[in-house]
Amino acid sequence: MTKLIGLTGGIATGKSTVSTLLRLSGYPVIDADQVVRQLQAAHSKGLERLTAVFGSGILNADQTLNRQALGSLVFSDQAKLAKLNMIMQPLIREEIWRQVKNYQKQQIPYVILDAPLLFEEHYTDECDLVVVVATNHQIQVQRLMKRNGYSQTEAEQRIDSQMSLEKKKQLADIVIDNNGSKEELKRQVAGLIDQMHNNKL
Ligand SMILES: CC(C)(COP(=O)(O)OP(=O)(O)OC[C@H]1O[C@@H](n2cnc3c(N)ncnc32)[C@H](O)[C@@H]1O)[C@@H](O)C(=O)NCCC(=O)NCCS
Ligand SMILES: Nc1ncnc2c1ncn2[C@@H]1O[C@H](COP(=O)(O)OP(=O)(O)OP(=O)(O)O)[C@@H](O)[C@H]1O
Repeated sequence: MTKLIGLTGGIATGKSTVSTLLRLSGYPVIDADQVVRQLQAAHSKGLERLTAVFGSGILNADQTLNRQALGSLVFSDQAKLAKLNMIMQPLIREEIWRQVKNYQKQQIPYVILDAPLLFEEHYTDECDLVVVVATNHQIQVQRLMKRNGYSQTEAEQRIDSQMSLEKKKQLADIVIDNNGSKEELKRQVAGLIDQMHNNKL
């Protein structure tokens, strides 16, 4: 039987860093942000639907999605974000379950589902275990500003558009504390991998 491990956290708390370490150890990862990018490729059904609702201002000259433009629209307006989710979530869900079923057929023991909206969109209902990668608010804001070049307001808006990390930590089976160095993060992930290797998760 395949165990589905949900991996989530807040924006920029370190989900991708953790999922990369798990992938490097041989565990398959379904990356929801990657799935989204495929579904929003030029001329895709997803991008067509987005353009119909948000207008051609969200497109680059080469007809690809201008992610920054769409991000600025939706993260400053809850109603627009809800519209984006309504368009994208059914497509994302379908593709994620297609991939999960594929792994189940191959009887892969553990599959990781790395999804920022794991709780908000109830992917947790299908997960056997949920891991939350967390930092404190100040570190989250700093890492997000540094990585994306956002202002403090832009960073705070994106953080506020998600369920609070405190709530996610309460709902988690395992919390990975990513307030320290990347080395400290690696050590915690190594512990998790050890348990998976020994079939103890
Ligand atoms: C708004 C978009 C174009 C911004 O693109 P951008 O390249 O700047 O960000 P990217 O996609 O890499 O996402 C970065 C992070 O933003 C946060 N985020 C993305 N979408 C959302 C959302 N709908 N609600 C809350 N936070 C979100 C997540 O923490 C994510 O890891 C893009 O994020 C998008 O289309 N989002 C909707 C798809 C979605 O719901 N994704 C979550 C899948 S579970
Ligand atoms: N322990 C750490 N120390 C310093 N920087 C870190 C640490 N962990 C992650 N980072 C950096 O913080 C940023 C966010 O990490 P990462 O991209 O893994 O987060 P994420 O949760 O996947 O983000 P998103 O929600 O945007 O997809 C990256 O620039 C990453 O290199």
